[in-house]
Amino acid sequence: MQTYSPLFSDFYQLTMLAGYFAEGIHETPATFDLYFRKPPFQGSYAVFAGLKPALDFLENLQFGDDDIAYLRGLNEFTPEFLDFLKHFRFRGKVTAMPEGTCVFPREPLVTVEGTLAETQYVETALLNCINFQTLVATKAARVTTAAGRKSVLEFGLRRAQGPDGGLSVARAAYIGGIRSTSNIWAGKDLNIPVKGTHAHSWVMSFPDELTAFRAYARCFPKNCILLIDTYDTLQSGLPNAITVAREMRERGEKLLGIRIDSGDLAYLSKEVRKAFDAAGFPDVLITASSDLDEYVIDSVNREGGCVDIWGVGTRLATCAGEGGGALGGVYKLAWCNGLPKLKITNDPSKLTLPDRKKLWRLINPDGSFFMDVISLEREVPQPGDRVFDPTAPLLRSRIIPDNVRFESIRHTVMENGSIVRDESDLACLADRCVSQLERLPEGSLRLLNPHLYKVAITAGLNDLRTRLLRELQQ
Ligand SMILES: Nc1ncnc2c1ncn2[C@@H]1O[C@H](COP(=O)(O)OP(=O)(O)OP(=O)(O)O)[C@@H](O)[C@H]1O
Ligand SMILES: O=P(O)(O)OC[C@H]1O[C@H](OP(=O)(O)OP(=O)(O)O)[C@H](O)[C@@H]1O
Ligand SMILES: O=C(O)c1cccnc1
Repeated sequence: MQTYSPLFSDFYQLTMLAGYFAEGIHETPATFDLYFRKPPFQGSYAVFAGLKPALDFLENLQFGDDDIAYLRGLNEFTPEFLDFLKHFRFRGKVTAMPEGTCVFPREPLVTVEGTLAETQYVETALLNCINFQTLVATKAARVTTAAGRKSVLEFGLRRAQGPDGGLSVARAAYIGGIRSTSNIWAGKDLNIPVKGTHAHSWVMSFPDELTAFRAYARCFPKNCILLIDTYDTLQSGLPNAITVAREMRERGEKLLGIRIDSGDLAYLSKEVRKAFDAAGFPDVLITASSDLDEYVIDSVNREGGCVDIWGVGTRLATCAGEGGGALGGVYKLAWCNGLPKLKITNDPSKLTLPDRKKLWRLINPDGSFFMDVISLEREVPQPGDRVFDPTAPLLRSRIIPDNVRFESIRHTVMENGSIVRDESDLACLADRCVSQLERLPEGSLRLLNPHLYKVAITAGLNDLRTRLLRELQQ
């Protein structure tokens, strides 16, 4: 388990907390929802991840003497408030999607209930954990979808956003389908299989390429993948690798594969495949790397490239690409002291969904997903109900058909500040992601202009929001 500082928050959370305390309203009951408004990478879905570290933070939130001393030194807070902080814990309830679930805009992915003080203070940490890991898991799902059944290795540590970023990348990428990493720290801490090849420097530190390949094969006879593009892929690296493959065979060993790290990966992988096949080595695996992402992998595959293993680093770890960079997940007050709360803005897409809610996934008879419906907590939507587009309820509505099954897809994961549903086995989360992606409507996984999954709100929720809007506008 990762441990985080209790100061893993923005200063304004603490000033608000101090203010609530001074006003005597810090124990007012409150409910916040965490959600995003737009799927990343111009896609149709996101893969939910980052819950476990967020829950670990909540469960262990406790200010130590050194934290209090630091805060006292800021000369902003009263002794009474600092004393209150000594005993401050998160004792609330959390309802959330399971990690590895496909999720969509406006759905409450996490709902936090508790006192105003505790629910407010944890906003930043929850958003930090969930925004980043959900973004990386989504990128990983896009990359593995493009790679088809071929395996993908995560090589992102050197370009990740700091050491902790590198660990989070390995975890979230695993959930999204990339089941091995070059990051040995993640291997130990998260039990993710570690894999790798060698760098150009290995080849350059020997007098010549063939000597370097022979030495690597001697050192790692069971796991030998030779990087063949240091000098000239087709004229030098390839023939030298075939020589080593023959020598290994004579010793009763087997060259596992080669890696190409530059140039036209479609053309080069086809030439390399032909040469190894002709030399009697149809099992030698071809690994490709070099600024890969879902688009390059898709392009190489469309051109008939012969890549068996994809090594993906920078663009995965930094979530590069149109609509990438950051997931804009937000955390908004939905209910406070018995009253539903609404935030209005000039941008209708930023209107919040008030009150305590439930999230339903409507499942077709064949098990595929039909649409998601957000209802008020007390509502149970039924076939035949009219449901509304959350951003344009006047323009778009539809009737729920008779043949769908309703599944309430969130669970209580924390009660009274203790984790009550712990999903630590990353392999189960990754398996869930695979099965979720298979159940999305046709066209949802397309890279260009994918089919957009429908998320609707019930008439009850729509009516409540319309009423609150009118009241606030008056
Ligand atoms: N068949 C292909 N289709 C689409 N993109 C490709 C294909 N083959 C390679 N690429 C991408 O093209 C880019 C290759 O760029 P470039 O040739 O400048 O770099 P490089 O060959 O990797 O050389 P170096 O690593 O020495 O900078 C990489 O981003 C790679 O992912
Ligand atoms: O391209 P990525 O997806 O980030 O994959 C990881 C990269 O890291 C290594 O090289 P590095 O980038 O350090 O140097 P290079 O580009 O000169 O090979 C490796 O050879 C890959 O190219
Ligand atoms: O093992 C590799 O080939 C590797 C590891 C990290 C980055 N690039 C490549």
